[in-house]
Amino acid sequence: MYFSGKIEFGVINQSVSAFNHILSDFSLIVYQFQAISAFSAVIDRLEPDQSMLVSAFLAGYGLKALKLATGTRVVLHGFKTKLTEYWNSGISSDEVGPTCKGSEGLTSEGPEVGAQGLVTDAIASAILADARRRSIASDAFDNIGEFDDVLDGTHSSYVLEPDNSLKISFQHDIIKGSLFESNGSIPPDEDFKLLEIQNLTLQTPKSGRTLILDLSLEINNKDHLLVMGPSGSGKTSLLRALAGLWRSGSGKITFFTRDMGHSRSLAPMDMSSSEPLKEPVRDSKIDSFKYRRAEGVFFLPQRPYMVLGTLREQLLYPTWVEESFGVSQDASSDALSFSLQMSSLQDVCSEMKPTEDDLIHVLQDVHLGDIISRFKGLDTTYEWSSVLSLGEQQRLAFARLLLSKPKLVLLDESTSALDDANEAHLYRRIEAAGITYVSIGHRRTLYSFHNKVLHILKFDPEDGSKTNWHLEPINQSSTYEEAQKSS
Ligand SMILES: Nc1ncnc2c1ncn2[C@@H]1O[C@H](COP(=O)(O)OP(=O)(O)OP(=O)(O)O)[C@@H](O)[C@H]1O
Repeated sequence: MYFSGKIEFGVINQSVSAFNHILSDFSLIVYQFQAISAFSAVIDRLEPDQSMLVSAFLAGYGLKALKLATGTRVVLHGFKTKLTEYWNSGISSDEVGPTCKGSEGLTSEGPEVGAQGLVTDAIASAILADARRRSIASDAFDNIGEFDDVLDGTHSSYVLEPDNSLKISFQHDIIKGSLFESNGSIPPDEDFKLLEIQNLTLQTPKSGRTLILDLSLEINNKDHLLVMGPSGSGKTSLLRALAGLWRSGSGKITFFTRDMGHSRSLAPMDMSSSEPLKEPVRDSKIDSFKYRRAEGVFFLPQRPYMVLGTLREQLLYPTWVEESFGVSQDASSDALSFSLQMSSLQDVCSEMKPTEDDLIHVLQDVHLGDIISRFKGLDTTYEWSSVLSLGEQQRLAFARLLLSKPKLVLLDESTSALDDANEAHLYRRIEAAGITYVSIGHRRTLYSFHNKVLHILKFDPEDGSKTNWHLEPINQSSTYEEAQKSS
């Protein structure tokens, strides 16, 4: 046509570029089709409480496809399912902040969730910043009625029943000078209480079906608890309740946090002078970070959230997220009072930001040293959830843990994609880092890394029992033999 003079050369170029656009837009749907169909049924589990994730996801994911077919059922469905995938995989107390809407910023939801969300405000902001970096406008979603229903909680099937009596509270102890030992050091990690669950009953939000009945237990420092039970018995729901993300039920959950007198939120693990330190002390090895997030409770899901960004940003997430993502203070201006107390933490955290050596060291520590060369250093951006295997993503999540060193971490099948040797290695590393963990898992090999096991049975209303769980200590010598036999 060009040679016959019917069209100009520029038109050919324009057509090529237009077709490429269309191809890439449709490819997104094609590539995500499996995920879209696999998760479609789960969308009903979304609750208004989870709307922050929904909106963060909306703001952050795949606007191309949305623009292409706004309002059509197929794309809506796809996005809903993808959202659910995101929810199932990315939900975590270190990732979920208080409820926020679209890209309007954060809104508070109540002190209890806020307390839990102390790490999370930054994360919520980061997700939104991440979304903004993808140049997504919230008004692009105006036509999506069904999503709006979910986000607003106005659709009857998404209305959360009134808040009942499941309470989460934080008790903050300040360790005064008198508790410092005579040589000036802080008493080593003794058996202080980290978490107390009192008479916790969990029910499903809509049907009110009982999952866990009248659970009471305490978790002390280094009291590693394994949660086991049949599929659907309520293990994940329990961890979500601990993370402040499951409100349906009754009882009381108390987190105990400690302040060693230096900073509100970072407790020095080892001090050699008689005075509380003015400056954080650390050396370049990850093992010897002298401070930790004393108040942070991390939730590591089976499929960790991979931020859009560089490998460096992956590693710094969520603890040093404010700096690495350039989130403005405004983004969290409406944050909860508890989290406002975090400003000192942010300050100290920025002083303690891991160096390049630390990042390389921690990657080697989780047996991921090779990804630095594979992905051309720490500063190249990739779609990490696609280019890393699930096992690699899980190791990366443990690298984040080893950098942040929270006092308590909730692990929801977080090593499910790893071989036994890597799993054992990672558990040993977080144990050595002084992190107390509560894990959900099915493999008996996990017994070796825990002191207690909580068995949850499927609740049977006909049974007439007062509880559907039992807690027992793990005898390490006998479990080793059992594990050997079963492997
Ligand atoms: N948001 C929700 N609304 C209603 N029911 C839910 C919701 N979330 C979970 N459930 C139901 O609660 C029950 C317990 O779910 P949960 O995910 O806690 O089980 P689980 O013990 O972790 O299972 P698995 O080992 O298969 O992961 C399941 O029957 C599930 O369908």
